[in-house]
Amino acid sequence: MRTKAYVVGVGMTRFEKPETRDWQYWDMAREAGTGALTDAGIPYSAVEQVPVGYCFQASTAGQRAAYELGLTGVPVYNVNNNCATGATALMLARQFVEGGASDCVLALGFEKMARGALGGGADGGDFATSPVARHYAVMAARHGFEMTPPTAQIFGNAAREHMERYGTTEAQLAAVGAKNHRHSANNPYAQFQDAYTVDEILAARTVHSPLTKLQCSPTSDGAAAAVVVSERFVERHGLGERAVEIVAQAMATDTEESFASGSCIDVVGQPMSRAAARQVYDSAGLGIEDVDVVELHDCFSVNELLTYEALGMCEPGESGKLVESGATTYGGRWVVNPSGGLISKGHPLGATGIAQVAELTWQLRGEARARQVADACVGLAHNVGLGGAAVVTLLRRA
Ligand SMILES: CC(=O)SCCNC(=O)CCNC(=O)[C@H](O)C(C)(C)COP(=O)(O)OP(=O)(O)OC[C@H]1O[C@@H](n2cnc3c(N)ncnc32)[C@H](O)[C@@H]1OP(=O)(O)O
Repeated sequence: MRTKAYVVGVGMTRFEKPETRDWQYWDMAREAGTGALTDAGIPYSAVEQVPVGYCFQASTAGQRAAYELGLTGVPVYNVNNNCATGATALMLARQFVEGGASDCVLALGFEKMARGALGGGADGGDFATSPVARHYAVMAARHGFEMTPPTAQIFGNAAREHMERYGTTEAQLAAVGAKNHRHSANNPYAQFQDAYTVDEILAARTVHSPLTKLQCSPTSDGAAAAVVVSERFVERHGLGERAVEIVAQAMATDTEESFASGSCIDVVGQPMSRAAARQVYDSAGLGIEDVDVVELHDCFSVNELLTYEALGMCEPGESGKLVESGATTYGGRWVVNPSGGLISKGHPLGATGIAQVAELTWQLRGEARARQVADACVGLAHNVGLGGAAVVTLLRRA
């Protein structure tokens, strides 16, 4: 029998610069999982299934992590979807509950990363066998291939195209970085907590023009967890006050539209994000105008602008002006990335999508302290991965 699904417990580690804390991925998972179970006020023995998201560990690392919470013999699923891995684990948890298979599911996500840039999905730099070969072929056909980090390069080229097509400025891109670094100053879980001016963001080292380092998500260690339960579980355990409803959630993958235009804006995922958002709005009967707070996938500053447009917060090409107007920070129409976003909170791939929902759960419960968005009732999370997958999740205070 289908039921509503609710988040009743969330937990996360502080996201850390790689190689600075002496921990293993299972230590991170134990900390985040214990936090979520404690927040929900339930024992691990109540958990019936465990989807676990990570990219850079061996198979069954999910069991190694979950076993830190208990050896109860329940099903564990190891999932990955590049940078959308966390929300993919959460999507499985929600479907297990909504579809009536389970009343209580723990979604876990973690990553233990190295310093420096990622390889962009090409094992050893050989894109011929990479799952994202077609995406990078679109980039190379239009922009060639430079000796800069591949992920920063494909998003940086999307930024160049947005500037060329719409007149978006480097200062508008930098304004995303300045906003998110400023937001993270109030987040004890954030990898960085320093604020920067737009000029300081522009003056940082150029990674792939127009993206400077302070507009790029860093590599990070960290974990996040969420307890997802059914309506009857909420009632049986008296969790009504703690519960945040998952009103709607959708995942979209690439279609021919991603590749047809020859544009980096499309191969980095804007059409997938637009499609997932459309499915969520149609399913919920709500729109972006009903949303108060957003945690979106600002892996690079340009992707925050592309996602404003994909979510319908503005018309295509108007996103630079939207961030510049102050509409996406405190006192504006929405607060986008109050946590600091990926750029400043950090981006451990397997944890990111669940950490977004942790932040929104705290916001919708009124527990975000110095980051609290006033009267937040509806939140939207957006998690995207190259290759690709985009997951949009709409949450509402129960
Ligand atoms: C769909 C997607 O999500 S795609 C995105 C997937 N993620 C990525 O591709 C990772 C993107 N990040 C990177 O490639 C790298 O971190 C870069 C290029 C930004 C910087 O790389 P490098 O300069 O080679 O090294 P490193 O990562 O150690 O960063 C250098 C310094 O800058 C700091 N730094 C990096 N990013 C940031 C940031 N956003 N804010 C503040 N400081 C930062 C690091 O902490 C480090 O500081 P330290 O030298 O004091 O220890």
